[in-house]
Amino acid sequence: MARIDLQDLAHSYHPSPASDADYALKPMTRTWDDGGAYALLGPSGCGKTTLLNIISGLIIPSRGKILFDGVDISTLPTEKRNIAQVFQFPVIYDTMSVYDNLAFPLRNRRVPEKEVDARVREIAGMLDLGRDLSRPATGLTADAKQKISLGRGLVRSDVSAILFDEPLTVIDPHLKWELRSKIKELHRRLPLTLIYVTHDQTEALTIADQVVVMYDGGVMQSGSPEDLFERPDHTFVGKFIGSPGMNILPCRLEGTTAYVGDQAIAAPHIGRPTGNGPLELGIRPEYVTLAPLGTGLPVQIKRVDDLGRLRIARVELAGQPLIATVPEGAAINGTEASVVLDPRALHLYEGGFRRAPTEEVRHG
Ligand SMILES: Nc1ncnc2c1ncn2[C@@H]1O[C@H](COP(=O)(O)OP(=O)(O)OP(=O)(O)O)[C@@H](O)[C@H]1O
Repeated sequence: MARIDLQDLAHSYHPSPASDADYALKPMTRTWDDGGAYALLGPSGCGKTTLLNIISGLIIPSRGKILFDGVDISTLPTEKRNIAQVFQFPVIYDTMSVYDNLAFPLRNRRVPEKEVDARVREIAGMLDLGRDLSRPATGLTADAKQKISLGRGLVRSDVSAILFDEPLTVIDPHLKWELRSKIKELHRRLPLTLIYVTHDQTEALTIADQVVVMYDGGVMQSGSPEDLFERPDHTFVGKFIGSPGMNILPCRLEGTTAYVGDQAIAAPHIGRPTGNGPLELGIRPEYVTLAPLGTGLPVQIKRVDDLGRLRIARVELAGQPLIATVPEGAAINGTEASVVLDPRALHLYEGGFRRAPTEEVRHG
């Protein structure tokens, strides 16, 4: 495993890029710690695969460097980078047994057979493949084959990093949760630097200690799942993370009172604006509670959705759409109601970027 440094790294597919817009990956500098689990998360086309391909050696970056443990590997071919990769689709040998498939990366490196056996059995045990070791890989389900691919990725303990490129795409939805928690558990038990590309926030938030949220070739925020939920740096992150995402309301500020239309909202912990862009108030639906008329800010109810674990109300506050949580057992009569906002969960955004309060308020 290795620490990975990206130094002023950028990539353009244009032969002679003229402006920022020509870069699929905008210049970035960051360090990923040895043994950390990182997810690259973002919508289609944001540059996740480009970044992963630079790390794996499929793409030589048009600018900047990539270092493994301080050594510049920017121009080294994939096979010299000492990495393991797990792709969207299973990469296994159908004619070999499950055991031989798992042993292959080790035998390829001439690891003594005794060590191969111990490691194969350890990894197979972790992935619940122990009873299938002597079976031929052919005829196994796509899920089982992808488990073997994961095992082949994880079997070497001497890799600098293991790269996952949307590995759960082919997995049945009901098995995804099982494999997600398996990968997390394996990372806890094995000292690996793990980089995981996905556009699925649940996968990213379950597997990674640090989630790198990307948009349009740039990193919008890199943080723990709690940071991204409680303190999104940008309205994009607020809306992208969470289901449903953060409420974002145009506002104006007078001291510690925010106004959405003509509605005054007490915001004692709110950040200070600098005068550089339009102001918006952000608050997660989890911190907006639907209440009887007359007990909070007046809203009109447009729709109530039952999400199974909770009910949410889509309402309008001073003409602005807002999503609120309906308390358990609350009866909804008519379309007039109130909402109560948790003042500690209000964030101020200026030109899309969060203005941190002087004293950060933490939940929980
Ligand atoms: N070989 C290529 N030649 C030219 N442009 C490319 C090439 N590969 C990707 N791009 C462009 O670079 C940008 C980033 O693409 P990339 O595949 O890295 O995004 P992504 O986040 O991985 O998307 P997806 O989730 O759809 O794979 C996109 O605008 C894409 O069209």
